[in-house]
Amino acid sequence: MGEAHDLSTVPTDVLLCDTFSQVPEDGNALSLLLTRTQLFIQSLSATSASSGSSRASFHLSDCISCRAFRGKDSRDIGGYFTAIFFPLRGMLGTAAYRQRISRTFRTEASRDREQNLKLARTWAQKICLLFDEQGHPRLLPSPARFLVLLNPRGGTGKAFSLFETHVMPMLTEANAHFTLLVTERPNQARELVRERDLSAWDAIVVMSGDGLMFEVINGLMERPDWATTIKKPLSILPGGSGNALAASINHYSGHQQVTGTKLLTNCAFILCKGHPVPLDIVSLTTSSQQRIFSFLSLAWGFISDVDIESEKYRFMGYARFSVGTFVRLTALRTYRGRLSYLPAISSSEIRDTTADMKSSSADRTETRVLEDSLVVPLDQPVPSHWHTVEDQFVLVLALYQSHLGAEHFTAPMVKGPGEGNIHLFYANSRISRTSLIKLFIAMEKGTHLDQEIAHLIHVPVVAFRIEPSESTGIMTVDGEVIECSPIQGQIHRGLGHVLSLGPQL
Ligand SMILES: Nc1ncnc2c1ncn2[C@@H]1O[C@H](COP(=O)(O)OP(=O)(O)OP(=O)(O)O)[C@@H](O)[C@H]1O
Repeated sequence: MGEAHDLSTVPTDVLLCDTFSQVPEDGNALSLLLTRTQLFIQSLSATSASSGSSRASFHLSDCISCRAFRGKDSRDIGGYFTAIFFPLRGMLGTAAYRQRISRTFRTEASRDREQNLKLARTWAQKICLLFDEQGHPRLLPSPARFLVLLNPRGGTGKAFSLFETHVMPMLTEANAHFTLLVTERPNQARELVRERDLSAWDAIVVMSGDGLMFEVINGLMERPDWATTIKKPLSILPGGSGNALAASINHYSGHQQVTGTKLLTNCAFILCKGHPVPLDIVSLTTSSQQRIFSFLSLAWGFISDVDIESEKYRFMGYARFSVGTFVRLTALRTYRGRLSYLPAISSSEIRDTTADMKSSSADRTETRVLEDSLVVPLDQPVPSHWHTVEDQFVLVLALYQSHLGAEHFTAPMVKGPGEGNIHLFYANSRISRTSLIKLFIAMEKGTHLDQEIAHLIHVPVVAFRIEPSESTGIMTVDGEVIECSPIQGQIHRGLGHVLSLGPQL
């Protein structure tokens, strides 16, 4: 059965109570009890009544589907309903993750086939109504229509088969409609979301790594109607190797840190049950006046070196980052440059992006641009109230989500995708290899900031500028390589939306 429960704790707010049997038929009569939040199942057989396994309960917030139907055999007068749950389960000592449990119940309360079907329908409809009411309002139409963009080359190249085995059945059971588009080349997704009418879909789902999400966000921001289209909810299904956004959303949704198909199942559940929450976007400007929109990170030095240099170990999946970290540690590089930032000291600086949009939309045309009101042009010195550090750096990382990768819990202080902070981490050349090893080991569980790691600085900021002295290093935005040259950016709090089970942070 499901979770054992003590019937003495069954609440008084019972909405439905009837006798069913469980299918496949085991001959035992069951008492089903429905409250606003749970389905309780109690065996009525004398033999099992004394055992704990004769009782179970399921939370309706874990339910993705409930349907009533007749028996296949026309002589069968029973009425049936099937409820599908994805409760969090895990072996003792291991992280819990969403696992599918399907329960089918049959009633023969009446001698009339139609009456039995009617009773089964009453249960199924009530359960559907109640599971929609659990937690935050879903806010997406029902049935929801998703545009799924899938990169078959992401990660170890298994995204398509994983979609077929782990996602498609769940979407079908949850009665979600989807259009699947398998990308054939880089930038196809970017062009598609930039040029197509997206009104036929309620959310855009990316099944890949962070690179395809980067394409989607930048494609949306290139549209003349970007100000409205960027609000279309996005959703991520991990099909890459880093999967930082997927791991972050999994974390904000109250799930434990898991990887692989466990993370995928959790994220598919979030897609079926989540609600749109604000997503911060950092607007970056390069010295060649290129505008880049980022949802995750900007890295220069150690982290971007590992990310890009470990591409050749892609076949290893996530292990590529551990191998890359080890290789780079043996030949540590340093990078001279200037780092400037505006600390997030007052809430007035954690800006709501609507202010930036209003100021730039006086004429209300659809071609307005998003203004970066916290920064001055790159060829001018930063404002005097900014902080500046000139040094020989080992790493510089600006991160706006909790995870830098599925097993890199780099910014544990981030509780939601729209908090309005950029977490700036940097270390200069005085950091030792031992400290770096300690840092990367502790980062897996997010305990690195509790330890004294000398020469590692963390500061929450709302805007920053990086000016490398040489152009030889590797710089990445959301894991994608960009030209290593002066760049600056500022946060736009809650500019986008992403599906999550967490609060509106
Ligand atoms: N069909 C395709 N063939 C080759 N490259 C593609 C295709 N579709 C998309 N791409 C490109 O693949 C790149 C990598 O994809 P993505 O980042 O999503 O996966 P990943 O690198 O495995 O994951 P992560 O970024 O989480 O490490 C993206 O920049 C995207 O433009």
